[in-house]
Amino acid sequence: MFTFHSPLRSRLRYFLPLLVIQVLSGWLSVGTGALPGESVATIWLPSGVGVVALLVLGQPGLLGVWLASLLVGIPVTAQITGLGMAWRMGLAAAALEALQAWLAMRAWRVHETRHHANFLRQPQDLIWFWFWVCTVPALVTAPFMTLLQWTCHALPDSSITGVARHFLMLVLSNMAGILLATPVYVLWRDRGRWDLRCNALRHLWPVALIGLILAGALLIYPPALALLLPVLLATTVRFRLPGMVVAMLATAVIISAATVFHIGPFVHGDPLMVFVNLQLFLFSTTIMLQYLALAQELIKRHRVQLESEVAARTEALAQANERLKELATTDELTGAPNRREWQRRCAQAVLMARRQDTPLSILLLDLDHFKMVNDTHGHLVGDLMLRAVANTCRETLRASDSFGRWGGEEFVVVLPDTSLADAEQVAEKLRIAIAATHVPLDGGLYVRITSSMGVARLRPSDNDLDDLLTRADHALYHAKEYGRNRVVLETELPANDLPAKHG
Ligand SMILES: Nc1nc2c(ncn2[C@@H]2O[C@H](COP(=O)(O)OP(=O)(O)OP(=O)(O)O)[C@@H](O)[C@H]2O)c(=O)[nH]1
Repeated sequence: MFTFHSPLRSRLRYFLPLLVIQVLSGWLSVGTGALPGESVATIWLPSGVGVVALLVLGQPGLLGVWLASLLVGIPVTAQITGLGMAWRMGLAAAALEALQAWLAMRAWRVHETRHHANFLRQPQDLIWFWFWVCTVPALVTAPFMTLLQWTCHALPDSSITGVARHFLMLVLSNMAGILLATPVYVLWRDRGRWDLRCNALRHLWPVALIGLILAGALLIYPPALALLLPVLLATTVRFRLPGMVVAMLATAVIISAATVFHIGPFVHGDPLMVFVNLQLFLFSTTIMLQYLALAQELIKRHRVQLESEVAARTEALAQANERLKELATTDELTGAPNRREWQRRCAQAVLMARRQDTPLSILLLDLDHFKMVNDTHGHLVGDLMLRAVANTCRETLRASDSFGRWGGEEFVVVLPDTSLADAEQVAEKLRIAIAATHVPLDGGLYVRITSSMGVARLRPSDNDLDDLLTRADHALYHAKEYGRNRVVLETELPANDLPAKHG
């Protein structure tokens, strides 16, 4: 979801905390200080915090950025130029800092508007971030800042090389601040996504390892700093973007403070080269880890999306299978089990009856003169009649009785645990219920139908279902012969009567 338009009122409650954080980050940058003989802090964190403030607060954040810059800048500049000059310079410098943050914020929002998506979620967003958000705003404002400091005699070296040096450092220092601190906004914006459980012990190993390696590299053996890379990598893999941003910010502040105090692997010769080497280390490490963190997020999102797609398709497939199964076992017109399904159920019931030695009967039902219904009122009314009869059968029979459509206007019922005498009663009840069933026609008329039934019981000598069905069919034939609308039991047939299929 694309989410940067939160209401102004709810965003404004962050105004004061952000102002305080910006002032504190300014004092931290001043405190960790500049290299000897230089006036530019190695990392100007307020430049990044300022962008975060504008991203969170929108335009009202400009006032906060300007105020925070004043509160940090005036006391520092006053030590070099005196309070009178510091005021004027501070006001202008604060305006330039606000402009820099605004340019970075605009670049961020332009990307979001163009792509209709939250910025800094995809690894490919990083190119725009490194160039338009980190580099261009620093490059645009640094010449004016340098000019301002030069006119106010606040530069340590006013020669051309001194001014160029100062300009280069200013750009790198501000870029580093934006590069390291601005992703904190992404942690805040996407706070619901990280799902990092706050278990202090789990978070202890990167803190301990980074602390140990930094202490070793800065105080005992500088090349040990190389060990920091795999630990930062592991922290990023394990703790994703939040782990990476926090670890890199802490590492950058500690290393640059140590370098300013002449400690660590970067302290060698020309301060400009020290500065550049330190920045190279911070930039290359941060850029690599940012790419890794966002690539991980992308892979995770794709996996979640893929999993939900697979789940949705599995569900659709299960539904389709269910439907297919239903189509394969159900008669479409009446919703009753079709012949194959009924035969399967009947075979099961026969098996149970044999195993438990209980009686079982079947009932073959045929509607009387159904052709006349079709011929007189049309096929549609015939269909309605078949449906109505099926409903009547369902309502009249027990749930344990299996009812099905044999085909055409013929239905079958298997009655488990039912003797022939009981089956006759069921058949009679059904015959009366069907005779009472009617389908309404236009003009207040309605059509009724009767039914004939043949009933047979399972015998030990029956080889298969067909034997049973043949006797029921034979009884049904006689029901038709005797005048229809009646029930005939297999025991009522003449002894020498051969089974014959009724037409
Ligand atoms: N509307 C409709 N008619 C069907 C369907 N299946 C079969 N029929 C019709 O059912 C009628 C069955 O006719 P016959 O076999 O002569 O049986 P009958 O008219 O009921 O006569 P008796 O069984 O001898 O009482 C035929 O007209 C078939 O076309 C169906 O699904 N819908």
